Amino acid sequence: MSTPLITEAATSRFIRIQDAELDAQIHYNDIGEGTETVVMLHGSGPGATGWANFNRNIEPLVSAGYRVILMDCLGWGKSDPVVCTGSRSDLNARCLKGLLDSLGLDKVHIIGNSMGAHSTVAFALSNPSRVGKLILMGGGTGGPSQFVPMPTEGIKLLQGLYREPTIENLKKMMAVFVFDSSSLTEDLFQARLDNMLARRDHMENFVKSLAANPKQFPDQGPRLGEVSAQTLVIWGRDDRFVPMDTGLRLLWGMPNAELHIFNRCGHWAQWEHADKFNRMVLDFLTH
Ligand SMILES: O=C(O)CCC(=O)/C=C/C=C(\O)C(=O)O
Repeated sequence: MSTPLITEAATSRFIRIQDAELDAQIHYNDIGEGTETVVMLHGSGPGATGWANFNRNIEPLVSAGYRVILMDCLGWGKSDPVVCTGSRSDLNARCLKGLLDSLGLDKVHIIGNSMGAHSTVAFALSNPSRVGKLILMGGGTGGPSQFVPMPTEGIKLLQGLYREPTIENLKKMMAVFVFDSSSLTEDLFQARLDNMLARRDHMENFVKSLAANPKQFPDQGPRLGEVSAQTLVIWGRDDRFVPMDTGLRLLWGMPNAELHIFNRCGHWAQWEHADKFNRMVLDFLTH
């Protein structure tokens, strides 16, 4: 049976999350009807959303029988604005718990990209019984690289783009975001710019958050050994945002992690090497 066309609009949902520390509206996309669910958490770039980060990765999972949920973190996409003065990884983890509670989902697999990977680890630390398998790309913990000066050139360009959201700054950032920048189309630039300009509140709040707390993504290194979930860590050799040695720290720290490094790949492995990435994820989830 062929999968019906999957669109952002047709799968777009909103939910209000309320607990002691949180009262906010979250936007998410809900696709497919499998008994096992894969949640995808996007990165922290300006204009990022679940859909923008993972649109090349949804269909293969849905065709294989998984339900896929893309959560827009607070401060991105159509989710509520927020100024985050503490750990953004923990804030995203709390939102995810609220979303899963509301949807009645007890246990999920999680794919996290960059900030999304930092948040996946934070969620696994605070809710160990609710995670199946984890896939972490270009992230998993904040903290220093052993080899590359921090903040990295990519993160500096990302922060510059938040401060001055222009097409020129977007192109400067995207030029070091992926290994082969000739793969980036004008349509992709325009979609990201539209996302950014549609939510100037998110852009301004990110700058305010950084000013209040420059360490939005704390070093979770000392606690990595507590994450016992089977974990596939994926990195781009040429990642200029979150250096590849962070992947090695995850591999050493997490007892059940394995690491795959793509050659000729920047910070967006799930997009730059989508076909192989999708095959690897399916293989990892089913074996
Ligand atoms: O600062 C960090 O450690 C995380 C940086 C990060 O999350 C960057 C992500 C960028 C994207 O995924 C994007 O712009 O699509």
